[in-house]
Amino acid sequence: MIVVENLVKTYPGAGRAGEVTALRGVSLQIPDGEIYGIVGPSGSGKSTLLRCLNLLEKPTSGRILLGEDDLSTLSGAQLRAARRRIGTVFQQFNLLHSRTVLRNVEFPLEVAGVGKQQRRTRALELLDLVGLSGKEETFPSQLSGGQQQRVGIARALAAEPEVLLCDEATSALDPDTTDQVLDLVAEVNRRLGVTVVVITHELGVLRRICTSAARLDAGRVVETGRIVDLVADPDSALGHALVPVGTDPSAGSSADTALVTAIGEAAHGPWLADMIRTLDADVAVVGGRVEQVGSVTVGRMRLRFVEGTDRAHVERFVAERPYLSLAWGRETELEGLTE
Ligand SMILES: Nc1ncnc2c1ncn2[C@@H]1O[C@H](COP(=O)(O)OP(=O)(O)OP(=O)(O)O)[C@@H](O)[C@H]1O
Repeated sequence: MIVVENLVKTYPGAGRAGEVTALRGVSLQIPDGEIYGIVGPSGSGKSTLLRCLNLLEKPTSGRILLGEDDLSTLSGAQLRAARRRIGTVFQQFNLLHSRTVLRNVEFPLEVAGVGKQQRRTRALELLDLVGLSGKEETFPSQLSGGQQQRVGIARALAAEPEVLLCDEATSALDPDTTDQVLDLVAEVNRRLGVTVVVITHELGVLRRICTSAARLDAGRVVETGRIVDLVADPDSALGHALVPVGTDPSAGSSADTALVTAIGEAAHGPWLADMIRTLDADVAVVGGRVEQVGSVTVGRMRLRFVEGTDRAHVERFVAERPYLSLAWGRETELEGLTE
């Protein structure tokens, strides 16, 4: 379990500029084995949080606990040892171009003083795991972006970390390669049991692999939860972003408009026909989307009811069905997230 407790990070201002407080009391709990997404608009503090988590930056105050150990107080040899418990995968891969693929993966083990035979064996195992057997003696410039990121993942795993941090790890890749690299991250999480923390602005990353997420805004956590709970929560802005239904093209009043979300198998069922029959309601469908979020199907529809519809009646229909939830009015739009 990673526990972040009331983390504050203030940077001294350059020149005449005042101090910048990038994190204003961030608290998170990331259970072992999760794939945890961190999102937020530009400047919200995502990179600062990541640099505190991988111990490149010392927090101004607050604590970061990995298991029993408080990482925020370490220095010297203890800090170097703690850094090996956390592997980082970077957006621009950050490979050493004068070294072969094999020697890139061996690099963190060399720094840690691991013997030649042992580090070679480990690097070969990892290259096999990431699907790059046969490329050991290749140089990074001879690889595609997706292959370079596979090397980045193997290198991050070399020292057998408990946590893998991915810093916009797929932002430089095309959509198909992104999906393949994400599937590899999910496989690593499953096979090695490593906890994954993903900083991203891509909704596709959250939908495809994340099990939980936190949304930062102006240095604070404004929303957090399991992805399946966020999409089922009619008040979750992140849930709305994950399954957006678009704006009403008729531009009619939003007053009698409801967003109804159906989760799981029921999303494919006849709930709308059932609603119309049961309520004897006149309903127009003005938006809709069905998405696969992780392993769960989520259907969301924006329905406009004729004026004078008994809202309590609609709310009761929804409340009687645990797979449905409802919010009146428009969906919330979030900055800083893209498809
Ligand atoms: N080394 C630094 N010195 C001074 N201020 C900094 C430093 N690093 C970040 N900041 C400031 O801290 C705030 C949070 O920045 P941070 O890079 O963590 O945000 P972010 O959410 O990662 O943004 P982006 O998505 O654009 O990368 C910003 O106001 C930024 O200008």
